[in-house]
Amino acid sequence: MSSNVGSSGDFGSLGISRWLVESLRAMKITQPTAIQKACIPKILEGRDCIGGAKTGSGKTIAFAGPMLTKWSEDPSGMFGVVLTPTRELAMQIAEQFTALGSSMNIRVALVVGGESIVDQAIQLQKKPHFIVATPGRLAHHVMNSGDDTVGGLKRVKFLVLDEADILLTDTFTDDLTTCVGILPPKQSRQNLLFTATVTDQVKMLQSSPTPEGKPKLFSYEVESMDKVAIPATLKTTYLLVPEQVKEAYLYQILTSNSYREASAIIFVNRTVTAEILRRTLKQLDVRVASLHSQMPQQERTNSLHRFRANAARVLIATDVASRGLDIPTVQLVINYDISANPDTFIHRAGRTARAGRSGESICFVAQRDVSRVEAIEDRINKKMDEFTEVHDTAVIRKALSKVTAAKRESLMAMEKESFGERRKLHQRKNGKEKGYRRE
Ligand SMILES: Nc1ncnc2c1ncn2[C@@H]1O[C@H](COP(=O)(O)OP(=O)(O)OP(=O)(O)O)[C@@H](O)[C@H]1O
Repeated sequence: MSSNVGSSGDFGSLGISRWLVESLRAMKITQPTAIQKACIPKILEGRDCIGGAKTGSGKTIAFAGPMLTKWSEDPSGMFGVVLTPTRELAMQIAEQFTALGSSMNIRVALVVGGESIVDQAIQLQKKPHFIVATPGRLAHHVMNSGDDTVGGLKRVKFLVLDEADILLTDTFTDDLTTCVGILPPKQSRQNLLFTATVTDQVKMLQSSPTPEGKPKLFSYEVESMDKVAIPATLKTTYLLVPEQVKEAYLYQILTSNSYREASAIIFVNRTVTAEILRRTLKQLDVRVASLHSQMPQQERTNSLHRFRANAARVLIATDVASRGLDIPTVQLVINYDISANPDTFIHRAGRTARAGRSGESICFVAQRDVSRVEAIEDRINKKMDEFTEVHDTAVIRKALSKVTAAKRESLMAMEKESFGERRKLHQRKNGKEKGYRRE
């Protein structure tokens, strides 16, 4: 995908409104990607859609483009609801709708956990054109709002499940059922499902029968044409690392000649690891921020702003950051821990190498992770090369003493601040520790 080519008619010839073609052009988006070419005309025809395409391939515009086009033909009332699994992704999508529709005085409501329920209720009463939400918080409003909001939701024309595979897992079932239950019946609205990892659960929706004459489901999977599940511009490597010295290797890579300037996301499986790494790297003078579910929302938002603006060069994150986040400057993704689910690798690694740019992913592989990496290779249909840039054991040993001291101090500070206790309290309040919270 290239953003600097394309004739003026490309999006227009797919049926996108003139004003929106202009908005896209102002963002240097002129030539539709494969998923956009495939899905936009079908959605404009009124069909439901399952869109499967690799990370960073432009799925957001594949659904936002036709929705905004249809909305501008009759811009009244609540028009569409977009559900996503995480707050930060909802914020990003709401910003995109707002930016694309600004010339048309679009009203977009962001309805996510961690923000003021009262402010959101007021926004919802004002009948925004689009609602971008996490399921838990929207479900709360559905159950507690008056006729204005509920009546508006009963007339929406579009429902989008972005990151549909994760939204269709048990974590979200109750809230999703509440949200969807208030919308018009399935046949009377358009249903758009998008993800980089189409699961059987997503496909099952495809096989549900649709009465004659009603919108039929259109399904498009880019992956089925190109068997590799990750972008061609993404370099994937692994590094065998003994569990006890992972921090030293991480520090060594982040400060090596090749990566000392690189903007990087480090994915970990647990919030406590994120906190230890953040503090340790900060002690070692790395410009670092973190993002995980146990941070207050304001801190989460600030961290992401700092990282986007390159005030922080390294982001330590749990899977709250693995889906959808579009930060073009990210050059490196390190899987410090490996997830048990191979699809998670696809989403994490997909935070780099977006929109045709190059990017790199390194997996840290401890003894017990070997089978997980093999499962990832099977899933993506590609073998990873061994990472060879950092191999000098003398250098690692030198880093180790420095890193061990910094880690010790970090652990002592966390104990003093009772991080573990707060974590347990938080878990009791919010259920089991998961990458995703209900709001
Ligand atoms: N036609 C296009 N030409 C150039 N750039 C584009 C085009 N469409 C989208 N983009 C840009 O590509 C980037 C990735 O798009 P987007 O975030 O929609 O990816 P995605 O497929 O949803 O990825 P993910 O699976 O990670 O959520 C964005 O910065 C977007 O502005």
